[in-house]
Amino acid sequence: MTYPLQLPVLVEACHWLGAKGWAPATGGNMSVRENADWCWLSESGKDKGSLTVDDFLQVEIATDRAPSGRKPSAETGLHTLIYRLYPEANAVLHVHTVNATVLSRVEKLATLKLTGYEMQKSLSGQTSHLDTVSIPLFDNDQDIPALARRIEIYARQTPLSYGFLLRGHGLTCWGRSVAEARRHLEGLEFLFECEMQRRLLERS
Ligand SMILES: CSCCC(=O)C(=O)COP(=O)(O)O
Ligand SMILES: [Zn+2]
Repeated sequence: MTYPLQLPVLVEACHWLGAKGWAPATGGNMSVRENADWCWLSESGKDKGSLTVDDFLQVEIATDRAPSGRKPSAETGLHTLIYRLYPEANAVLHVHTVNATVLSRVEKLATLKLTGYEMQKSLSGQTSHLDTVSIPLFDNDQDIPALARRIEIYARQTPLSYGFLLRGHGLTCWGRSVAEARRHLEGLEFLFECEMQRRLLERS
């Protein structure tokens, strides 16, 4: 089986984010697009910090079907939704960081608004700390097809950029390449950490 050229780059990104503690236990899942119809997703239940290319399964974007018969991520439907909605998205990273998990519970509104941070410019298209970056928040759900439908309804009204949060669960983000998805992950995680600290300190 020949896999996409970006897959080894994704594997390296998985090792990097695993070393940061952003995919504890078997949390998180990652994928890369092969073409308009197919992507490669991490196998369900693995430690995502020590994946190899052989731990990724080819999945049909339209159907979530994995011809290998092995089980791709339980959250496959969220990755394929992003690939269906955004043809320019070529890599998707889902992580369980402490900041994403906690902040998504603390914030009761439907979007997390980030403003005043220079690091907003780590997100493609952002040019000023004076702008506001809105990250949508969705209630978590064990029914992934239902969750994907909810996210799709929202996204058809308000196109998603960079990523979204699942309450008490984590962050899913993407990019035009693995490098861009990784930069968005690192930038958003930094912004979440800042926002957590700001909210803690400003309460006192
Ligand atoms: C303890 S991880 C719970 C499932 C989850 O949220 C996740 O990200 C990993 O699921 P996968 O099927 O991709 O291993
Ligand atoms: Zn998850």
